[in-house]
Amino acid sequence: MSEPQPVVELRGITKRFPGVVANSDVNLTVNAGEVHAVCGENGAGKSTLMKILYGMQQPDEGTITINGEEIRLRNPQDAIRAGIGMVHQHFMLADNLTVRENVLLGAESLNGIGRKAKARLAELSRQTGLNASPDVLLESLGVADRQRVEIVKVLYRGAKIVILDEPTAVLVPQEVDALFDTVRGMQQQGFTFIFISHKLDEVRAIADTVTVIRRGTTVGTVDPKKISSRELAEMMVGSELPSPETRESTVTDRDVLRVQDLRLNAEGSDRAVLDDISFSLRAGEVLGIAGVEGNGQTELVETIMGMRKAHAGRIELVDAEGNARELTKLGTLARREAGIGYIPEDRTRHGLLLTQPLWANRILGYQTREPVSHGQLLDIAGARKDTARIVEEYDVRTPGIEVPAAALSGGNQQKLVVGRELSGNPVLLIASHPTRGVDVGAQALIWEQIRVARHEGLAVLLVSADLDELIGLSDTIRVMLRGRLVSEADPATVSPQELGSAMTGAEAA
Ligand SMILES: Nc1ncnc2c1ncn2[C@@H]1O[C@H](COP(=O)(O)OP(=O)(O)OP(=O)(O)O)[C@@H](O)[C@H]1O
Repeated sequence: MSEPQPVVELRGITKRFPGVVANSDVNLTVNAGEVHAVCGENGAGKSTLMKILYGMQQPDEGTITINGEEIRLRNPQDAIRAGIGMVHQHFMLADNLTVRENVLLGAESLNGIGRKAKARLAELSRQTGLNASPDVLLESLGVADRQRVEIVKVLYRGAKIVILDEPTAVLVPQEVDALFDTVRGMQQQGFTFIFISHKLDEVRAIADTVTVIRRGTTVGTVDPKKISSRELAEMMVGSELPSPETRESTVTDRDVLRVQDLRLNAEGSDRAVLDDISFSLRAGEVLGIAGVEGNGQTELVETIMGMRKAHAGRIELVDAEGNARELTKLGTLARREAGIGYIPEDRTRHGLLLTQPLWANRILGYQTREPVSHGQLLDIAGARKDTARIVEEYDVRTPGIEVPAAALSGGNQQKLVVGRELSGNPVLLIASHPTRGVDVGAQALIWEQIRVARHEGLAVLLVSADLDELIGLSDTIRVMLRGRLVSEADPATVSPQELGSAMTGAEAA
């Protein structure tokens, strides 16, 4: 075998933020043609390191060497010139433009917009397995194809080293396999990948090498095929993990939520994005909704939360005495006050005020309730105290409760939101991707908190793209396809692959 050729060498990278050292003397060597995973707990410093490598942030200390040459990356343009591309978790694409426009816009200087550009786009589409016509609008594509467009866009700009930031979070198992096939194929052609993921089984399936970061610094580089997922997780947290709890059903026969014949039309049209949705949810029950992104799950959750207005149907919350209260016409705050906790799918848009301190975020959505208000008055001391409790109980890694929410890593923001929503003693929890972006330790903690609350009678509507989570937590799973609940799966027996097929319509009723 030939000697490994380092294409990326990060040496002694240190990056400080007020009160936090995000990266401290981090070393990372990535060799040509490998898939190199970077793993670590929430807040370990992965995103910061990738932002430094992509020129979005500058290190306080340390050197960056690309293809043997030490360079300074002042901005992403510098990184792109050096052959580095980044596929972000939230796609940077325009829905109302075609595939071709998305790829070519801003890169006209490379191949123009004529025949040469088209040929290059066709070639890259082939290499990445993108089957869509270059003339279709992006909004008509599914998530997996959009991700391919994002990859094509990065390659079109000349990337040879591609950073994939949690690329599988939104994919079903079959799509993950297809993505990994693409990655392997491109590896053969000399591309190098840096892969950020919390899913350790996937890391072991695709990565040639994994570097583990703990509390801002590198703890080691290992061959993932030679250690178990559990050992890898233990390397990340620096101690042994608790064993997962066994499951037990706590479902009662008391309805908490009833949804009848719910219909929602697309804005400004008669086309239904939700149609004929009926279900009930009982105290102590977790009802999981499976579906490929874009099949109406977001709309269902937002309609139940009063953020969208149903065109037909009825939503009722039932109290412990069996009295039903209609929610259909109420606003979001009133629904929350009626006892609904809400973990939104996009924590930065609907869950947090990023510029505000953590304690002010504790008040968000709870401004009329104890312990953060008394009658008409906010209780700032109460909010501070309860925020400190959440930080402690949910292991939110932060220098303090005065820092703005924006200063927390993504996973730690998520823990704060989950902690807040479970603190209001809800009777119903609407949880959209509750552990998206959190590490395995924090995921186990959040699952445990949900299980404990369910044991005490909480009803949970769980929407998740993480099929292990859906199967592990739910008592019942309904599959959503094109705005309808089409089939049911038994979490005790269904496999992630079977569920994935039902979600894509391959086996739907
Ligand atoms: N802009 C910022 N201002 C202040 N602190 C920051 C900023 N960005 C990151 N940090 C802090 O740096 C540390 C590392 O965060 P980073 O986002 O790199 O972690 P991560 O490993 O990517 O975590 P996650 O898995 O949760 O996304 C965290 O303590 C975070 O709070």
